[in-house]
Amino acid sequence: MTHSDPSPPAIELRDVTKRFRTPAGSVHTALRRLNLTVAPGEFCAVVGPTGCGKSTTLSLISGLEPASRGEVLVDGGPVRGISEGIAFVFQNDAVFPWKSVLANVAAGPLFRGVPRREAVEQARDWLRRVGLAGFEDRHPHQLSGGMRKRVALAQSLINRPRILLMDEPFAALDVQTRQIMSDELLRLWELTRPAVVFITHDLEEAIALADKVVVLTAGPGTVKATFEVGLPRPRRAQEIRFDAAFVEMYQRIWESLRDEVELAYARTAAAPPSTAEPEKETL
Ligand SMILES: Nc1ncnc2c1ncn2[C@@H]1O[C@H](COP(=O)(O)OP(=O)(O)OP(=O)(O)O)[C@@H](O)[C@H]1O
Repeated sequence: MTHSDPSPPAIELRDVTKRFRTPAGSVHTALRRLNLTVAPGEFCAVVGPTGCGKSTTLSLISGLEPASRGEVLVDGGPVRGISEGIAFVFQNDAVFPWKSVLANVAAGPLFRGVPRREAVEQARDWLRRVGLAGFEDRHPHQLSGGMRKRVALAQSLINRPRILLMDEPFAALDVQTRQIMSDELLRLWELTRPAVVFITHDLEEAIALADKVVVLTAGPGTVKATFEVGLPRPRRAQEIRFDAAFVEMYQRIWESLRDEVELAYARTAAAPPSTAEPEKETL
């Protein structure tokens, strides 16, 4: 690559369709002709009604699931199977319950072959960064939900991922802890600046965190609109919600999202899923 070449997007989905076979034997289209680009270091939030294919989008980026049609690229190369340099944080904590907090955070570097002493040193550093110095010897069940999230963040970020995929990571937390974790996430993200795809049902959370907010349609999901947030950084997620520009942005995005939420609701309140398609569509 020459110097004049712009660096490729961290993530690119080109005209991606994803179909699943349902237990009843029909074919369900979860995503249809979805296009999404996330630049290196960009924070992208994805919102959309329930069942519109948000988690499926993350599965495609991570390589857990192949696309039925279209292309999924990471760092300019096609995704074939699980890619390196991608970390996940889910709603449910993916911590090892039988390991101490320190051992949980050191697990990634150890797995990658970092010598034990160095891995433990790095883990201590990351626990300090997430505000858990002094809790190294605890086990996950001895922590609060917010503290477990901090462990999960340290566990992901210690591997310095180029891409961080987050699927409603704070949904199970109470409102106050959730807001504190938003600020924590922004502070930690600034340290290593991975490209982030952050899925949430909470539009306020999406705007407070992201550089851009992508609205998906009711299933089959495709991009309905993309909004550049443009609020200055560093941000205090807890305070920015009162900003006039924030409120205006919220109204604009909600305008776009509301119809999709209502459509998805009407479908589930009615009857059989309208996106289950007959066999003629191949997977
Ligand atoms: N492995 C699978 N097999 C069959 N259908 C699937 C599979 N995974 C997802 N689906 C279907 O694809 C659609 C999209 O699912 P997905 O979990 O991506 O939606 P979502 O937007 O993340 O939903 P939510 O907001 O409720 O978490 C849903 O209708 C779901 O039932």
